[in-house]
Amino acid sequence: MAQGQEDQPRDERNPGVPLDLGWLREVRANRSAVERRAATLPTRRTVKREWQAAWLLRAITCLDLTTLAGDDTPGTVRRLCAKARHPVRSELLEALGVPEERIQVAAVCVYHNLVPVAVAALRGTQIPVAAVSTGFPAGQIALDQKLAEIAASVRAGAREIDVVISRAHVLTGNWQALYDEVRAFRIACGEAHMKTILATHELATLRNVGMASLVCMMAGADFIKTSTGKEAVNATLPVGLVMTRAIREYYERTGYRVGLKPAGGIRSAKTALDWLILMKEELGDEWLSGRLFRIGASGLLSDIERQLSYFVTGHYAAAHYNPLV
Ligand SMILES: O=C[C@H](O)COP(=O)(O)O
Repeated sequence: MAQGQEDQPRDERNPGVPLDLGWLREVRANRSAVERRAATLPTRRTVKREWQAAWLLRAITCLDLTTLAGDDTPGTVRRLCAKARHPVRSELLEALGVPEERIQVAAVCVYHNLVPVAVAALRGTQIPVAAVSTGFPAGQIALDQKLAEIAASVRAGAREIDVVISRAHVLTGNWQALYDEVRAFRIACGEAHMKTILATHELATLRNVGMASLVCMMAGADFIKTSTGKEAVNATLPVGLVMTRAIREYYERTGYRVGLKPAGGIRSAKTALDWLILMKEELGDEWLSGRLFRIGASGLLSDIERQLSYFVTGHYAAAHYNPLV
């Protein structure tokens, strides 16, 4: 850890550090070793059966409840926000002895143009709206348009901005360009927290994932995020392992804690638990809250609720009890 930063307040944002190309050259990622280690994670008994309900509730509090579809309407977003306010049926929480106000999702994530609808629908709650900006999902628009989109999302009330990086900068090894781009995004975000989407499946190698993770953190990312949900392959544990190791190393060298957001294709409670185990094993308990861990998912909540219902009643609830998400 950098000298003098041992006392860094736990909630201080990562301000970024100068680009360090020497550090990038040290990055290694042995695919077969990474895959072996990732394969052992779900078999670990970190989440004991009797604690599963508590872990599932924890997953909800780390959830970026998302809708990012071409056919999203204001109505879809309003329904999602209503679910965000009450993610679990009251009788289940009551049976679990958990006060309703303790269980809220971490954020609602929508397309840039639907931010005002979500902001209005969440008024009176603490739930922030996250916008996907910068030409999501491909990011194939000019930099000034990306910056204008971020600024417009922030003006519309988004408190979190999920940006996509230019994959081309990674694939051509132009780390300075990637650093400059993400730095400019961070400045445009201002007070809004920035999650940098790497679209890892499009970065060709795990080493590139490791290097891109570091560059984004050096440029001031609050979170690094695996995927848009639109790539052919999205959040996987091997990629998550490489990213958590980069986060750990960044923390050890700079003293700043950066969060992880796996996103895309996370639909089952079991997969959500696998990610929580990864965070606990690789980064420790400090990373097990919405401040440093998010799951981006559009279809996960209904399975979590189903599993909670099973935990409470011993059988699965009929589908109409768990509508929408
Ligand atoms: O950021 C969130 C992802 O786009 C959600 O992907 P998903 O629809 O596969 O859950």
